[in-house]
Amino acid sequence: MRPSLKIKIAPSLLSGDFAYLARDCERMVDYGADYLHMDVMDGHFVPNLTIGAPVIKSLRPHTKGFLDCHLMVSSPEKWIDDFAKAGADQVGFHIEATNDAGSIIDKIHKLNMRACITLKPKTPVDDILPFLSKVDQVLVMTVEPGFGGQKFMPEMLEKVRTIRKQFPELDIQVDGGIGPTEARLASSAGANVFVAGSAIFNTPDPKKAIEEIRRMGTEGFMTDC
Ligand SMILES: O=C(CO)[C@H](O)[C@H](O)COP(=O)(O)O
Ligand SMILES: [Fe+2]
Repeated sequence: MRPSLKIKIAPSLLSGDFAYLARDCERMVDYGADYLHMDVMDGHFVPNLTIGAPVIKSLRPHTKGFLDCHLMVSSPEKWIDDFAKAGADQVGFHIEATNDAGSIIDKIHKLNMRACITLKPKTPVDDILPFLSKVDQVLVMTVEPGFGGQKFMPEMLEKVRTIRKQFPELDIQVDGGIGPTEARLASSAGANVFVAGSAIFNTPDPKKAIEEIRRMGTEGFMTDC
């Protein structure tokens, strides 16, 4: 049976202009974005450095948008309190960055945020399955984390299929190289939350790009899983 999951679009602000972050966030909300995807990189867990909780805190009064923070950091447990105080709505952390995913999920929930667990392309899906009954969302990376503008890895969709079979009501997010075509492929495998950076910001009409990703994601949902 097809679950009653909402298709959600999460523009990645990594492809926006950090000098005009609040403006870009509000534009995305006006254009129909469900989440604002904030890529947090520490230059250690991934070979790139972006923003941290202080930026989320400064941004919070300027947008009512849902702040979906994707932490690509070592020792994520150190930063959960700061993101809660900053006003994050959802915190995602990488399974590869911790030996105690269960405690991190509990901590995120205790601070009234939604919890998301994430895995890199080389990490087997079996590593996260034991935690999925505790989280609000799972993020299947479809590129190596660290940079926007990379090519979608279709072989990651097998992980999406495996998860969808076992967790029919869970939000499954995909991130990396997603445009309308990839959204359709991923949704057919069972994904319902689509992160897109380049495919939204690097087009003359970002509103249309969001609508197109939503249309293709909705059309294909669960037709191949
Ligand atoms: O987590 C990320 C990179 O690690 C980004 O969210 C992702 O790459 C989005 O950018 P694009 O849609 O351009 O691939
Ligand atoms: Fe991301």
